[in-house]
Amino acid sequence: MSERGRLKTAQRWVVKIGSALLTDEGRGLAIDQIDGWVDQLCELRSQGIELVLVSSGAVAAGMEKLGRKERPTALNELQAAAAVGQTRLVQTWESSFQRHNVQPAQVLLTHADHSNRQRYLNARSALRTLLDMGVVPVVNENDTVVTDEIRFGDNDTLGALVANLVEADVLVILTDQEGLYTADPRKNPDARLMSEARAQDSTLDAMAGGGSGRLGRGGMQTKLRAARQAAASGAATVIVGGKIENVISRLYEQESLGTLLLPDHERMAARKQWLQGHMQTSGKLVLDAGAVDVLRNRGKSLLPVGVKAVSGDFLRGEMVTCVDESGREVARGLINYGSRDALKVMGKPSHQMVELLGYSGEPELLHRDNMVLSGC
Ligand SMILES: Nc1ncnc2c1ncn2[C@@H]1O[C@H](COP(=O)(O)OP(=O)(O)O)[C@@H](O)[C@H]1O
Ligand SMILES: N[C@@H](CCC(=O)OP(=O)(O)O)C(=O)O
Repeated sequence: MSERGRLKTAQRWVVKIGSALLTDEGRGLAIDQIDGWVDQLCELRSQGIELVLVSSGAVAAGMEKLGRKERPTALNELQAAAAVGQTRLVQTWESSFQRHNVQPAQVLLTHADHSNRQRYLNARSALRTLLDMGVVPVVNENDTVVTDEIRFGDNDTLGALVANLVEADVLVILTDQEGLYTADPRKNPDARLMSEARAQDSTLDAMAGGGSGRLGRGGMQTKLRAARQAAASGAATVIVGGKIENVISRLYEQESLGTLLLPDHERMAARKQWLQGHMQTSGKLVLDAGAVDVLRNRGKSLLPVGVKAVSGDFLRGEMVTCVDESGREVARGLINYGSRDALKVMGKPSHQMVELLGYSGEPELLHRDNMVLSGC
């Protein structure tokens, strides 16, 4: 299978659309184009692909509504424009998806939702539930509480963060150029389009410049960085021209459009590596022999019923060690419950959790996707 075959066999795509493209260089939201992308996205969905959309364009849509020709420079005004524009943006996606009877959802995230383990699990669980329900999450940065993205004009990083959260196979970054060129084509007419490279290839750094667009401004540097972050969780990235006719459907059909940036490791291996980078542990669970067996030999998640003791003071989302009754380490992972709740449910069947805790959370204490077996 050629490397482009990944796009066809993928289960989950994250598609990021930049401001320049969405707003047709500032002439309001490009409704016809949006409808065109949505038609193709819905076609992908009907092929069984799960989709998350990362949509910029709040500031640009807000500028239009507020009658501003130039992007504000003051941070508070950028935030205000984003707040005004976000409602318009999401209404536009909603009407467009509804032509296909597909339900979108607005999800506003920040970088802290990735680095804070508790928020990481919350965001992951909400996004996964939306995908299970067949909803298409439409993600943007929460520009009211963080200003990094509007300051640097970079939602590419957010695309990578979302690809990691939902364990996407593919991140597609639609932009105003046909892909990554050997130099900025706005400045160098001899620049050639790169078709494929390893995301970690350091020779790409010299090619990718900052943006010169009036609206989106991260340029290729932030796209390359995003591709590297996505690669760290095993996703391939395609940087491609959003105005190419039927671009999404043609990518799915493995046409060689844009620039494909490949990860060095496959998805599961990369995820385990990512988890291993978060090895500072805050607590310990002692497992009975049955739980040790299902974790080690059957690739299952850890249910509270198999836990004999809990020690340490930890919050939901923190890393804990699982040991057998003789103290040998079996696994490590991000726990779904804080220590107080873990103590209440240990040794109990999952169906009693609502009664014991007063709320209904995940049935497992540690999900297998968030766990690395020790010695493996
Ligand atoms: N090597 C390169 N190849 C293609 N485009 C480049 C390169 N280096 C810099 N750029 C610039 O990056 C811009 C796209 O990024 P940006 O303006 O942030 O768009 P978006 O809103 O889609 O994120 C292009 O218009 C181009 O001027
Ligand atoms: N979150 C903000 C700004 C993000 C931004 O400029 O990103 P991009 O155009 O993708 O480089 C918005 O929606 O306008």
